[in-house]
Amino acid sequence: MKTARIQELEKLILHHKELYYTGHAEISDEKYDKLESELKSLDPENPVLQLVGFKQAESTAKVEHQRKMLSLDKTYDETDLAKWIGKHEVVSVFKIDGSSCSLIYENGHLVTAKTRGDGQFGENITKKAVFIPDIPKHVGNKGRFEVRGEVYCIEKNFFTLSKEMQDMGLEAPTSQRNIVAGLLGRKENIQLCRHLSFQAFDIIDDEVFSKEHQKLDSLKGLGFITPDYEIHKSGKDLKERIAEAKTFMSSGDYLIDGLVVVYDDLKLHAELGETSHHPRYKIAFKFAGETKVAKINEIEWGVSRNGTLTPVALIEPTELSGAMIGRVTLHNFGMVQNFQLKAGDKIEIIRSGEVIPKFLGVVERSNGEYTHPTNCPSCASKLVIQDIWLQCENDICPAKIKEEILNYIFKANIEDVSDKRLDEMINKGIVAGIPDLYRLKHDDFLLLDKVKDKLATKMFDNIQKTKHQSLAQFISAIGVEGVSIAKSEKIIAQGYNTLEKIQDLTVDKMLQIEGFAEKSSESILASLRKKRPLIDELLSVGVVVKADETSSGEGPLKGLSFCLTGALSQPRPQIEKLIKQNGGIIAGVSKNLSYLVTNDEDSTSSKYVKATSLKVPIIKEDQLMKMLEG
Ligand SMILES: NC(=O)c1ccc[n+]([C@@H]2O[C@H](COP(=O)([O-])OP(=O)(O)OC[C@H]3O[C@@H](n4cnc5c(N)ncnc54)[C@H](O)[C@@H]3O)[C@@H](O)[C@H]2O)c1
Ligand SMILES: [Zn+2]
Repeated sequence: MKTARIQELEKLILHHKELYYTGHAEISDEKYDKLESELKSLDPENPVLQLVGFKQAESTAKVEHQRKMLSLDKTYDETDLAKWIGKHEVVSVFKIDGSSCSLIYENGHLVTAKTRGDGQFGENITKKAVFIPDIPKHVGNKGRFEVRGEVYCIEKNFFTLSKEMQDMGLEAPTSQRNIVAGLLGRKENIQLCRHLSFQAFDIIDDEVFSKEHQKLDSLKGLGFITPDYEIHKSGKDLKERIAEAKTFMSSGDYLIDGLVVVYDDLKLHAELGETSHHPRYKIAFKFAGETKVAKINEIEWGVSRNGTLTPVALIEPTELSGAMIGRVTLHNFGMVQNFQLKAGDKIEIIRSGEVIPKFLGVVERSNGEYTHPTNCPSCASKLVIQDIWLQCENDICPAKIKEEILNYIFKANIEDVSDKRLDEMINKGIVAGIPDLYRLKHDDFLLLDKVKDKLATKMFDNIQKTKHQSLAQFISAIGVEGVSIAKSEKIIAQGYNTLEKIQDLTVDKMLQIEGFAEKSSESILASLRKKRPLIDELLSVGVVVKADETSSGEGPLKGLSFCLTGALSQPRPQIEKLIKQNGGIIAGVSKNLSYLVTNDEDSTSSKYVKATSLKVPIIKEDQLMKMLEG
């Protein structure tokens, strides 16, 4: 017999599902997930738990999915995730928090777009999909295939949309995450969908793939925007990736709610299969977050190293996930402006993992008047509004420069020079930029408070010690935007192992590196260009950036890229190593690839098919070996 609580939970879950999937969520995901876990503990087989998504009203046009669109199994626990991964090789991508969508292409044309709906029947949204710029309307000439991915809204577009909807007299969206389901469900003004974005994460077609990551490569080759991915050898390998996702979650320009982790070997997918609710070879690792309501006492504006003003709410001390919280990030100017945030407002805040708590939405407004700064709190120069950012454009803004130096000190591992010490050095006029650190003489340190001979020697030595740096460390220390150490190591491993080679990189070359997407490649290169004068000055004061020896970048294969497919005489990693040692790089199939290497002349592998259609030269292993001899 059903207890009253079970019935109540069923009702609550169905109610919140409907709100959520129509773009009107009222409670946080964590609260919602708690309802589901409670029901699971009381009645594990309850049919409500098996429901994927939400059934739309009978009136909407429904289209059937040829293969069911399922949900994902989830865990919030790192140990459970590591256990699930075990010794398998897995691929990880950020889990975008939007709405999933299926696209059907026939002979190169987009013919149908559908929402996930209840997993079996979705809603036809083809007309709306046509407006979404990232959804290709035509792709290379290929038979029938299906692409699955996520429709989402980047932060900047959320504000544009919000304003446009208000100007049109429509109800403004309540949050960046509700807007997607809201727009996809609209009957009128479907042109608003042009502000939405799309990333593809799965392809279903007749091509034979053997690895999950090959599907992402193939999608990228077809012109879709795909998530950056990383391959991990085991469950132990994910620490840095999780940290990266958490950073993105608090500062990235679109919403993610965790990582999606997939076994890379597609044979395993076939073996494990699916439940009626989720596949057994894919899991969502979500970052738990407790939410609370807190009152803003004051809004403080900091200046970041690229000159963007960062708003922080100083709140009445509030306990959240076991810690007392006094500061909450308000993300950016756009957020503050859109919600007209001010002292006295009560806001909902969330803390996910170790990430600094952040603003989610307004709960109650105070009567005060909304204002925002017009001049830089550090250098007083007039601020410029750029999209959703307030910028200090003064290149010699003290706050900006200080943040740059501080980042360098931290990343280059200079010990004994704290934030406070740096302030002193700046105030005494002995440091005005990163290169000045290396110009300091022993006696300069004696100008600092309580610094005697011994400490001065230590500080001097600590700084001088960092004159020799590895390439990956240097790139991160000078603050190139968008590259974690892991990412720069990946670039270096492809033979771009000196500062010169990294500076000569082009977007085309970067796109050949496994896991790099166009957008991030462009912004990394733009940032590198901007850093050129700083790099030159650092070299002139004696900084030496060590070339990475493991990948030579020199040899008979210099400047050539190779992709391997099918069975070869030695294990693939061994041949890849040979290629790299001889100056070549390993890349995915694209029109820029120099050679595809295979021994199988009638291969049906996706790499082979694609290389043929792009007219990439195909060579056999023995030809590669001849090239190695020079
Ligand atoms: N707040 C609420 O009121 C409320 C109500 C209902 C559901 N929810 C939330 O929704 C979740 C359940 O919804 P769900 O079934 O849509 O699950 P989900 O959103 O947690 O995970 C599945 C979805 O992840 C997305 N996704 C993003 N990247 C992906 C990738 N690389 N591969 C595969 N999928 C990817 C897809 O859209 C997929 O459908 C719950 O965790 C719950 O927190 C919240
Ligand atoms: Zn300034």
